[in-house]
Amino acid sequence: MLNDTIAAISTALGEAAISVVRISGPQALQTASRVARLPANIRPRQAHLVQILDAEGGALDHGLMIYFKGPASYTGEDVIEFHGHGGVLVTQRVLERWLSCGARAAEPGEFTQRAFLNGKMDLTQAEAVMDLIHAQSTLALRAANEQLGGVIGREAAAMQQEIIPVLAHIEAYIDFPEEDISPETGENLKRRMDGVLGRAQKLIATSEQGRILRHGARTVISGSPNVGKSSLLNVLLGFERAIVSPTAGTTRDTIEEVIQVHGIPLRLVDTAGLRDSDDDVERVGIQRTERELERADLVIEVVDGSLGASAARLQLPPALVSRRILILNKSDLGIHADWAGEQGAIPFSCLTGEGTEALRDAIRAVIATAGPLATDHPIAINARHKAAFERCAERLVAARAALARNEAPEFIALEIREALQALGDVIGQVDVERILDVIFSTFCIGK
Ligand SMILES: Nc1nc2c(c(=O)[nH]1)N(C=O)[C@@H](CNc1ccc(C(=O)N[C@@H](CCC(=O)O)C(=O)O)cc1)CN2
Ligand SMILES: Nc1nc2c(ncn2[C@@H]2O[C@H](COP(=O)(O)OP(=O)(O)OP(=O)(O)O)[C@@H](O)[C@H]2O)c(=O)[nH]1
Ligand SMILES: [Mg+2]
Repeated sequence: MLNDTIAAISTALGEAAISVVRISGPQALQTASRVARLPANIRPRQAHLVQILDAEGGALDHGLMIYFKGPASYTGEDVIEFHGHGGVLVTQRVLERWLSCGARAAEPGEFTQRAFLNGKMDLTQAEAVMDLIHAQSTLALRAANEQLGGVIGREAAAMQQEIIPVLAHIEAYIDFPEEDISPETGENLKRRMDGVLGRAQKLIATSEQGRILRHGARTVISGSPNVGKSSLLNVLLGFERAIVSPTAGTTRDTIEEVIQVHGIPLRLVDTAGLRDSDDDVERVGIQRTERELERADLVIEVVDGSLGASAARLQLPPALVSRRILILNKSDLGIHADWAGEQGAIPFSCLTGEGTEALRDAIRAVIATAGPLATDHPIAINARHKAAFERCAERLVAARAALARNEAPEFIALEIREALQALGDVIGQVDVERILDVIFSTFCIGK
């Protein structure tokens, strides 16, 4: 599979100053010599100005070609980049030329997949490449860069190094069945396992922040009609995204936009105001609001603060109450005395901007309850890592219990191997022994 040479346009298609077509594989250089007239002494990692020629020898594009000699390249294979003029047609024609001269069209992610398969990066780093590209806030970007630098992979590998001696120790007893594991040794092994267990739990605790950084905290703006929800969305966005009007029931469908607050990505959702309505369309909108509330990370409840507190308030499920921020909007009209006792409520005005900073700080405070976001080495694992670290933790707990019950060392060793494999899954390490076991278990003895 790695014997073929792949090619793809690496930049977004559209009119741009420059576009990049990238080629990777053993025939990259040979293909390049068919596509362009190369200088005799093409030097790795140096830009050469060349002309890309069509099948008849006519000019297609004129640009810079860079040769990365494997293994010193992104994929670890021979790579050629052609930096041409960034037009849609010219770029597509250049790619077609590479494809007709020996390369095949790359699958999505295939360059990075090759980098992984060739040992240029572990699986967490490959994932970080996409996180980096998708990052929509400074904290998400920082976490992606940390992961690209290998923090998560190194932690998983370090945890493996802690467990391997435990496994070796237990396995030694398998060879000497007449010996029991001494209580002293047992305590020692348990302590080591507890250390790794603690590290796994610490990582697992970052997964909620990881989800928020990767996908944004779902922040639902909700309240009665006409209180200023859409106005608030517009204020936070900095432009007039949603229609605002003095007519109650203006917003029907939910409106979603991503913003960042103190570096945290928020997926802001403006909703239809909640009330009993005879209007079919409005009723569907209200159902959507209720659905959004069910899956919210954060609820910004807006009330008209210039009116008395008898006005309708949200009936939030208890789990969401600690994730609610109450906005007393229209403070420019004066705040009604009824709201005086409302703890933590933020007087706000979409007209004057009063309360904007207080709201931003409150948002950060609520999100921070999910875990620390702003440490020096922000680790924020993804759902796949979380599942693997949880499996590792489960197996360690089982191994520890088996040790305490004085079970057979074979059994304890099995659990520890599973824990090791779970850590290997994080970094994409394939346990050769395990694969061989599976393959050869179907053979018969003596074969
Ligand atoms: N033009 C261009 N820009 C790019 C990329 C690319 O492929 N081409 N990248 C692609 O996503 C990213 C950069 N990532 C890269 C990672 C490693 C190597 C590389 O050549 N590594 C060699 C040599 C290392 C060195 O000289 O220090 C190696 O690892 O052996 C290149 C790009 C972003 N910018
Ligand atoms: N004085 C004052 N008026 C405001 C403020 N915020 C919003 N309004 C006005 O209140 C009215 C309703 O604003 P919207 O933002 O459309 O309210 P909404 O909650 O989205 O309403 P629905 O979509 O109908 O549920 C508009 O006339 C706004 O101009 C504010 O801070 N002060
Ligand atoms: Mg609205």
